[in-house]
Amino acid sequence: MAGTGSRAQPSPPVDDAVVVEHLCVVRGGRPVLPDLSLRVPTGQVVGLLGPSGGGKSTLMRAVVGVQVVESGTVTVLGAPAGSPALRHRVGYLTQAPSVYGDLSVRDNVRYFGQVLGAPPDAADRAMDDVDLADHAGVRVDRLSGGQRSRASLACVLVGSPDLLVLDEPTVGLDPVLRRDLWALFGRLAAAGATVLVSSHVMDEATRCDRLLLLRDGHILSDSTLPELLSRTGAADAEQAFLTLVESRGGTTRGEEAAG
Ligand SMILES: Nc1ncnc2c1ncn2[C@@H]1O[C@H](COP(=O)(O)OP(=O)(O)OP(=O)(O)O)[C@@H](O)[C@H]1O
Repeated sequence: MAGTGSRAQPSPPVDDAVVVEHLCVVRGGRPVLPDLSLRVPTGQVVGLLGPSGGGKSTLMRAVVGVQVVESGTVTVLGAPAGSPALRHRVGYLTQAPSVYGDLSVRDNVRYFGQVLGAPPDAADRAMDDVDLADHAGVRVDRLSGGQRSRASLACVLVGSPDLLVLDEPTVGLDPVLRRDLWALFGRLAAAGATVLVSSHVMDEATRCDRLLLLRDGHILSDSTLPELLSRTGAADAEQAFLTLVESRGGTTRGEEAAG
């Protein structure tokens, strides 16, 4: 995978790319996020980790402004989440690939690039970034699941967003591709972007500048990995997660525990 190029338009600096205050989201008649407050510092890779059903996708939906919220505020790059001004500044990768199956990878990425006003070379760069340059001419419906999700990621990257909200981008990928994508996220952050990335695989914690551990709609921890390990005395993020759950008197429910 190649470099990510320079960012198109420098954005007004804010200390925290995302500020969530007392967010309450109800889904299916249940408070999925009862009262959530957190900050995502600008220019960092922040991992949103936790077991399935804990509310990671719901939080991400609120950050990109597609989730109906009951109360509380979500401020993104200094503006209310979902504001028209953020449309080209926030890139969102959903768990379900959002690309056109009957178009090639190249045509998909070029299309999204045009919609987002990206420069002409951005599509090639984005395909390179996700290691799909050699599949540029292949129709998306002939790709594997992992390739399709990388094609979707290229369609997000092509707009050089200031904030990337990535819902489980490495799921189903082999270790080499996972490593390369995490390296890419690090390069994007080094170039000034903020990357909020979810995973239920706890060992991906080592790749993040900061970690948000989310369980049952509550933040169990918001810190760096070294801070988390020192606070819990655990050897790794998974053990730290289990320690935090147990210290709160909760069950670890083996089948849901991240790993
Ligand atoms: N469309 C929906 N209608 C009602 N409830 C929903 C809906 N989508 C999700 N939920 C509920 O909201 C809660 C949080 O789900 P969410 O998808 O945010 O979790 P998650 O941590 O992203 O899980 P996963 O890692 O499996 O994607 C779950 O209890 C889920 O059942």
